[in-house]
Amino acid sequence: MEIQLSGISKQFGQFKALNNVGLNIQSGELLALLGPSGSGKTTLLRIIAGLENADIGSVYFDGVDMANTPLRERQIGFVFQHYALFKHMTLRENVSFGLRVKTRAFRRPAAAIRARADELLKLVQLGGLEDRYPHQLSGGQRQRVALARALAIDPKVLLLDEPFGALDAKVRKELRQWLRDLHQQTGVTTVFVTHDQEEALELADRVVIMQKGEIAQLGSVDQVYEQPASPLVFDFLGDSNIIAAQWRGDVVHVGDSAIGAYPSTANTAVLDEGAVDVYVRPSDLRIADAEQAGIDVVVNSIQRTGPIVRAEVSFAHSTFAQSHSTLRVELPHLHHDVPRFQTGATLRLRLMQFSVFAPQTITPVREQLSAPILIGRERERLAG
Ligand SMILES: Nc1ncnc2c1ncn2[C@@H]1O[C@H](COP(=O)(O)OP(=O)(O)OP(=O)(O)O)[C@@H](O)[C@H]1O
Repeated sequence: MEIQLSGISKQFGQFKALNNVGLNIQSGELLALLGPSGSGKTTLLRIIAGLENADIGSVYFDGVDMANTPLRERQIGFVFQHYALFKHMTLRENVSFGLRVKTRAFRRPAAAIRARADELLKLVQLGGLEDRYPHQLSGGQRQRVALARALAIDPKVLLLDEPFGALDAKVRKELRQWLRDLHQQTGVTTVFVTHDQEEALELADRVVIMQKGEIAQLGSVDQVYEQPASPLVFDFLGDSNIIAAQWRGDVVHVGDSAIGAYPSTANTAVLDEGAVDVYVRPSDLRIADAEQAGIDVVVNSIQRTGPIVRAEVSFAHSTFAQSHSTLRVELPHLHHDVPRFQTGATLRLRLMQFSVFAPQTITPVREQLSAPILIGRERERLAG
């Protein structure tokens, strides 16, 4: 089932929850709606479901306008954060509920319903537990029952709202992989809401990043991570260091150091040479080789937490005004750079990968959202 959203706007009183959202969801796709709290993800999901009406705009399923199609005819399976299983029903009864309450003309024989419920419980790896009650399950198992129940009606679309939100980190991780496998088996068009960027990046074919009721960026997982369209998207997808820099003659400079080549052919229409902000993730900073250019820093502190070593460093030369005086660096604990991160040591860091944006103080956030100004990134093509 292909879903098309066209010009969707929704207002609650004076508050604009969604503003002119357009989106095509391909048949069989696993799409994540990602964004901070209050950005409109749930409202959009509820509009797709028909639980909420848009003030303006249309929802099409396979080209058919859903405006006059009642909820029960849309064949949608839902799973919400809090697994609302029926406490007094066994797992088999829970999963078969949607099939048992159909009107007689559409209802399958009891034996077929039972067989379907058992088949779905096997699919969600709960075979053998058909006669248990929800209170006899772990949180992760209950959420899998909720998914089996959503799948029982043979949905054309599966909508998941923070399906693993209430579970602990380890179980969430297991369920992600499991949901990915399940999706591959069923091929049902699936839209899921999350504010967990790791979950979205790991699970989805494509990601929609919502910001203040609008789509800040839509793309494949690699695209949004490698080429964030705005500082907001960059920030939302992980930790960031921001470094005030200058872009001149195809190269980005921090103070007197050239930190990366940047071709002037890329997107020059939206960014003039001059002051820029460089965004670099702590995990993309490494020690430069002797002949490489980079940023000279002094190590302030080091922290070891499990498999990651985190260091805080400050600029060795204060020749260039920095809005953020320290940088965070992250290394896998076995990385060969780790022994050189000693408190007080002076090091030269190279930026393995970075994004460049116009300085935020000059470009209002609103403009950045409507007119992305990413000018590019360089991996390994460092000047010097
Ligand atoms: N029924 C409602 N009445 C009034 N305001 C609402 C209603 N539903 C949502 N809102 C507001 O609309 C905005 C978007 O809400 P929505 O639930 O879609 O956000 P979200 O991105 O899903 O957030 P979260 O991650 O916190 O669930 C919020 O500011 C919310 O307070």
